[in-house]
Amino acid sequence: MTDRELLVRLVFGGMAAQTVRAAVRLRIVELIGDTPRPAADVAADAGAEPRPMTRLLRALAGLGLLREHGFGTFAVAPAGLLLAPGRPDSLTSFVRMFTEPAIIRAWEHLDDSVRTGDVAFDTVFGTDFFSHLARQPELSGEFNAAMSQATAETAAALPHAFDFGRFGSVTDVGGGDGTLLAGVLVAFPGLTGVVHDTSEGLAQAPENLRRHGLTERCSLVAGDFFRSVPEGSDLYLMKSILHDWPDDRAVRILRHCRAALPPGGRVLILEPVMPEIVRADDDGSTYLSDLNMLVNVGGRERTRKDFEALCEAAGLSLTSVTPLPEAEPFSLLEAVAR
Ligand SMILES: C[S@@+](CC[C@H](N)C(=O)[O-])C[C@H]1O[C@@H](n2cnc3c(N)ncnc32)[C@H](O)[C@@H]1O
Repeated sequence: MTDRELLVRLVFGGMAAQTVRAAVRLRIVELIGDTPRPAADVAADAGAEPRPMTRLLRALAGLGLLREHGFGTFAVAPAGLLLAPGRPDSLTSFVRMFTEPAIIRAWEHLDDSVRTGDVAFDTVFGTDFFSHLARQPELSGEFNAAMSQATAETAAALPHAFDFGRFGSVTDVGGGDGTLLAGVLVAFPGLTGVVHDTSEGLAQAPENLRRHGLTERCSLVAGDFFRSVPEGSDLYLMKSILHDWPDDRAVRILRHCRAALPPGGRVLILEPVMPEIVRADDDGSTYLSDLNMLVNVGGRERTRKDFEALCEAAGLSLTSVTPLPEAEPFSLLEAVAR
């Protein structure tokens, strides 16, 4: 790729995201199904105009999500299958949420956030991100579903990467609909669990735990992790929580976990760990996530040294950092009381 091609591709990235969004909203992958279909048939089923539909399907083929089998007839490419609902690896809610104005609008003010350090979301929407979700149950449900889909891969990899068998009870702090903890509890039948989150964050958890047959082994505790986390577990797990918050608030969450830890207890953090220096072969997604945290919630992605400093300030010692290659770019960061 030439330098010019690289730049054009980057600038067109926002259009590509909206093209994928339209595919989800129009249920393109469901409507095409298992065998190649003419664009006109897909358009008829979608209640859309055939010519613009052909253009959309061509664009999706150009992006690698469909394949054009002969003129105007399209099949779903392997990556496109991720846009089918109902599959365990489906990313439909993830696509809807991360192309949604609630996430995208603050990005238009990235330069302001860089100039001032302020959270653009709060200025654009007049409130912070999680309060905004709390006022809109439908959007909050979409966010929870997006998190669940984003976490499914980690939930499948985690039980193989960490010995949960030495613990009796695990609390997932900010555990959302319980997708991560369900993966652990299903793999370790001797464990009990607690999902701790706000009442909005937990809204889909009862149904999710019921689907996994975990209603008896997993309780739900609504609360605010800036006030406390539930006592009684010997492992406190948290995925994609600390990156939502600036250092002082992240330390507060960790301090509450530290206060709840029994002797021999552990804190297990799942987050991307940024290298000290950007690697040339890095795909850049963690740095974009870092900027997403800057504009939307005021948090940040962190290096190992940053995590060590957070743990230290919370009375914890970071004892190991283990990359999770099956769930890139996440690592497992284990900490004990100091
Ligand atoms: C980025 S999501 C991560 C969800 C889940 N851990 C995962 O990785 O899929 C952040 C979670 O923190 C929860 N949360 C935000 N503020 C909270 C608070 N003050 N107390 C408890 N949970 C909170 C949200 O409801 C949401 O479920």
